[in-house]
Amino acid sequence: MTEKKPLLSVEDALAAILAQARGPVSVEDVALGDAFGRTLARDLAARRTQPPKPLSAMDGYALRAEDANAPLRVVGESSAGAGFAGSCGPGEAVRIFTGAPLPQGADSVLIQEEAAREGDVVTARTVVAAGKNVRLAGIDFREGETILRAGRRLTPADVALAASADHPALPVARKPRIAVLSTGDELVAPGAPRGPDQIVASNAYAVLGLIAACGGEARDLGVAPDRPEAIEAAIRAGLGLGVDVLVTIGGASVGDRDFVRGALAAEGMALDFWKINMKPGKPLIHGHIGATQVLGLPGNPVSAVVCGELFLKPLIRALCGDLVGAAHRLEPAVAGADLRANGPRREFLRATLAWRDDGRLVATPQQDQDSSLNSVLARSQALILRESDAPALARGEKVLVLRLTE
Ligand SMILES: Nc1nc2c(c(=O)[nH]1)N[C@H]1C(S)=C(S)[C@@H](COP(=O)(O)OP(=O)(O)OC[C@H]3O[C@@H](n4cnc5c(N)ncnc54)[C@H](O)[C@@H]3O)O[C@H]1N2
Ligand code: MOO
Repeated sequence: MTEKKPLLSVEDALAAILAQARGPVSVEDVALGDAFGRTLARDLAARRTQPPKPLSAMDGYALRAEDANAPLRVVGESSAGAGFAGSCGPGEAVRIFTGAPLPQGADSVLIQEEAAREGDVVTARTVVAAGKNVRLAGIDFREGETILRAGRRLTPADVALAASADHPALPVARKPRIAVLSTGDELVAPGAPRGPDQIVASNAYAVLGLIAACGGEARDLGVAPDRPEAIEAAIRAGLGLGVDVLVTIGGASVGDRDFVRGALAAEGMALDFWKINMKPGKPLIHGHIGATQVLGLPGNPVSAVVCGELFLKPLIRALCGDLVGAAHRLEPAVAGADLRANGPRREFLRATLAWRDDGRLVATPQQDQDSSLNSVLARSQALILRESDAPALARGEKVLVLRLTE
């Protein structure tokens, strides 16, 4: 009797996919307005110091702290964008506003709520400590300082930081190009006429959305029928686009009409692996054809999405040079219901998320975990990880979850 080879683990499958990722892809400059969500390709140094000089943090009076115990003569005004040209000498104060340059000679700002003003004279109603309400030059960053590292997926705050450091455009990884090919005689586009045994092709929309959300540029190759020549022709069309990744959907399993693996082989794919220890998503295919990495997703709608989340998303991140984002981010939560003991395949249960009053995250598995159910998937926000052969677990016990891309 031949011994059955154990299926590849999720970790090993991800490692194999990332090891082959031919990234980071090339670099392009984008204007700041287009930079959110892109991945920075080079370390970014500040081109200026912020603040460039000491500024007031409040509306009030700039003064010398040591003089603030006696009435002061107001000798001028400093506002944001138009500082006071003179200086603030002993016994003097300068009217000042938030963001305005601190005048020469002054070292502190008295807020106006604590000041009594009469004509040209202002008196402090409180003790003013030296340096009070002053933002010193360079407290945010200094010219030449590295403010953002290569490989960082830019948040809205990152883009604002780059702007304040005087970068009108940023070097980012070009969006990885990804072609998506659906397969199956039964599939018809939404809204198109259908035969009695046909269904509507839906998986590509989830995959296209995931690609866009993860920073890729997707090309929908449509649906190829279950004929080897037709699938091979569609694969060639995808490769002809010069894509970084070719994603196929369906036809990955063992049925007589599952032609995708054969068609990929006929087009020269070097197979890396087929089948992994995971539910849903066991028949995942991975390999490459020349410089194009190939990911063959299973056809069941939930299996395609779960494999997309677990493998395509990290691949896109890695191609962008974002190795932090390429890792699976598991979070602790508590189970919202009892969980049965798991079988030998690692399982990812579709679940809803809620926050308890004590701040704990509660992940409640959906009743029906069939991998064909788009409706259940759409109502889920996360996957609960169940290890191979994990024992049963009671409601309230700790679980690990992976959030689904929104
Ligand atoms: N005897 C066995 N049968 C199956 C096995 C197995 O190990 N032995 N594996 C099962 C598993 S696990 C999965 S997952 C599926 C995956 O099979 P395929 O990748 O070959 O997928 P298809 O047969 O093409 O389709 C499965 C199912 O999904 C529907 N589908 C496919 N593409 C789309 C699409 N773009 N939009 C909407 N729905 C789609 C298709 O109509 C089928 O109902 O195989 C099991 N079988
Ligand atoms: O693993 Mo399949 O992906 O059970 O549905």
